[in-house]
Amino acid sequence: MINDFPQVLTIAGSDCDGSAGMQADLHTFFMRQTYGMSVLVAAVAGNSYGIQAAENLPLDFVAKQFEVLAADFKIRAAKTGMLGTADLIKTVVTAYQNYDFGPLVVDPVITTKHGAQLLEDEAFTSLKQELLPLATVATPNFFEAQLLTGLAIKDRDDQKAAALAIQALGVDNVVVKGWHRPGQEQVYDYVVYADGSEEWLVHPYYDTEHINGTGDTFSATIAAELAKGQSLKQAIKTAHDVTVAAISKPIEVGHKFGPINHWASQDLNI
Ligand SMILES: Nc1ncnc2c1ncn2[C@@H]1O[C@H](COP(=O)(O)OP(=O)(O)O)[C@@H](O)[C@H]1O
Ligand SMILES: Cc1ncc(COP(=O)(O)OP(=O)(O)O)c(N)n1
Repeated sequence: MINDFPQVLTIAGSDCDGSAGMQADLHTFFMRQTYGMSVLVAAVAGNSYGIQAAENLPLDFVAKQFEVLAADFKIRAAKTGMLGTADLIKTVVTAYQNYDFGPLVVDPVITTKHGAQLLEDEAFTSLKQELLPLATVATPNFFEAQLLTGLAIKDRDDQKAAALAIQALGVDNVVVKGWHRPGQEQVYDYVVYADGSEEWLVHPYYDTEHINGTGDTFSATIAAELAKGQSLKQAIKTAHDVTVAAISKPIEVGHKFGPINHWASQDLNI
């Protein structure tokens, strides 16, 4: 059957240096042995020193990409990344309501870890009130979780409280990724599931500048594993293991903040 192979979609922006955004998602989909597709909503001009410019695609062209994919493919899971504006978020929400693309992983991209803003201030309410309630699972980082909840996260109790507050926005399952700063020994990612169960995913802190695209890789792995029919719990565990492996064995590309290594999980049989 033509539609038997696991098919997965990223709805995101292009990052031309290949380290993050849609490119990191597609690297991940490929490494997880899924067939990756992409609805492009924006593009950034960036390299390992940072992002210098961004452009959004026309709304009708974004809508057209959803239409042609839905007409032909059996997409079994999707993820969102950079969406940029309130109008782009509304276009994505409408498409997700009109077509069946399976469970949705929302990576609520607001700024990069180097401080480039990828979501307009006016779009924040749309992200929170329109997109997040469609998510099967949301994967905010430490900084995004604070913005979404208004809570200051000073310790792991606060991290847990932020996850529950995001769940209260209408998201069934939430991963709040832990902070990672020089001097730390371990990083703690927190997960709360729809049934109220929880877990901490713990791994060593790596003191490296090669961490571009970690959040994209994490959320793309969840989407790929869901498209393959894995349980959400297993998909999140695999996402954690794949991302940590990719951070632990960096490749040397570019002069400053480099990409992670999407081949590492293969070397480690993950
Ligand atoms: N320096 C680091 N050492 C260990 N784990 C890290 C490091 N940087 C990121 N991670 C891990 O990468 C994953 C993605 O998190 P994060 O980088 O915070 O996401 P985002 O890209 O959305 O900011 C999480 O599992 C997080 O714990
Ligand atoms: C086009 C585009 N989208 C997202 C990012 C940032 O990706 P993310 O993995 O969430 O964050 P970093 O770990 O790279 O900060 C990007 N750079 N470009």
